[in-house]
Amino acid sequence: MMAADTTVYGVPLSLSARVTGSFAYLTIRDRLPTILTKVIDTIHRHKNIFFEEYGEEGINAEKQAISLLSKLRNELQTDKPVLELTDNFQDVESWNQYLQRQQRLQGDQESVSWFKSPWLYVECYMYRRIHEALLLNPPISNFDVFNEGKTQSFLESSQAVMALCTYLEDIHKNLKNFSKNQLLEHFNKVLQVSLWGNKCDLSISAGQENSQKNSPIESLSSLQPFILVDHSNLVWSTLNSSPGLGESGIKAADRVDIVLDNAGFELVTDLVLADFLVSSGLARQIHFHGKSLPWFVSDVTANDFQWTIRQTMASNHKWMSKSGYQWQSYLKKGVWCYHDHPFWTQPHEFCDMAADAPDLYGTLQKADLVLFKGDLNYRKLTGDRDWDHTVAFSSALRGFGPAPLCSLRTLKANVQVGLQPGQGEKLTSHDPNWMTSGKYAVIQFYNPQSEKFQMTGNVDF
Ligand SMILES: O=P(O)(O)OC[C@H]1O[C@](O)(CO)[C@@H](O)[C@@H]1O
Repeated sequence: MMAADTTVYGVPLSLSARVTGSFAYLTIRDRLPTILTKVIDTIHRHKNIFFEEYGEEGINAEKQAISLLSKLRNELQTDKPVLELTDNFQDVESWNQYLQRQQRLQGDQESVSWFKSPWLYVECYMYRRIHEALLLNPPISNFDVFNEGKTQSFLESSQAVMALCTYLEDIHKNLKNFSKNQLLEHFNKVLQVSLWGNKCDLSISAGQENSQKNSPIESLSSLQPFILVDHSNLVWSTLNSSPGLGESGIKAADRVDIVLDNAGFELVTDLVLADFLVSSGLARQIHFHGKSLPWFVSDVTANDFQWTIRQTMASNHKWMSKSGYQWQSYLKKGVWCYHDHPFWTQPHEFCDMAADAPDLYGTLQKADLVLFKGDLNYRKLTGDRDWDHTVAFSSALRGFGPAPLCSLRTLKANVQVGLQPGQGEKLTSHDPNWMTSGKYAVIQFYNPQSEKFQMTGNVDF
């Protein structure tokens, strides 16, 4: 239970490294410096390439960027105050205002700093400072320090990608003959594949290889008991209660938005889900949302998105290549669209979106369903706060609800709401690391248009 002094106006405090030994503390003490060291090493290993491309200017930029990043690592490890950003990127003002907001919240007595301020804020800030170190050093400003890991994760998952594309081809072949129940069965499978695809992120492993090697469809039944909240039936009924009629005669959503998380295998699982929604007639249009700068090691940027589709097209595997061409054609025809927005790479809780990024909120309001992939999106949905596990998902969203939404998330941070009474305690006694190991997952839904849904977990563990 939460103690009275752990809430402000009934809202629990943000998770923070202030709590020694907490996952936030260990992340900031151990994981983030490791990531920074790898970033420095990556830039250094590219020295010759920078020289070949830009001559002495490239070498100087490499040295300067490394020096800024070493300074950043030192600031982090010695809990120095968070500094204003100094580059010219579109979001600088918003970041600097957020720092002031954070300072007001903490009061004048204490600086906003790595171990004392909200974990969500300082972790996002680290990735933004990495970007600043490069932006301040043209000609290497556009260098994606995480690119190698993302491409490797895709290439090492190739067996699993082929298995998924073969499965998709089978669905395409038989689609016309499927009963509604068969369609539902496949819908659940592609939804769960996209859910478990979220296991493969590189920031939880501090950049260590973390690809998918087994056949994703075959693993699903053994993973089922680890889904703590499963609202997939509500997702299905939302798609089916939308006004349009799809090709197969079932009701179709006009638009599904997918807020992407990681590149590599997870992105392929999202593309497979999007393909299924469109080809089955469950949705007419898919809008993907990615990041406008390299983020949390493996998050999807526009470049990763295009690269993944090109690689899929170029495969020697017949069904993989066919899928790639299909995806390219969806993009050309506008059936699929890709967007990015600076808000996704800012530190705000999503309940701030309507006020701080009204254009993005307005965009999401056009969707019949918004799928939020991954752990970081879940942290932002719930504000990364120390919620009691039985608090309803709708309450933790604190007014955020541009459209019916669903989080597809494997648990990698210690925030989880919407569980049954006793479920969290049972999990803790059984497996103390259940919230951070990536072993458990949720498919958690909220429909702002029908407040009557009970947003508590429905799976007895
Ligand atoms: O890729 P995801 O699922 O958003 O996970 C991001 C990861 O970064 C973290 O923020 C930890 O640093 C965790 O929440 C999670 O491990």
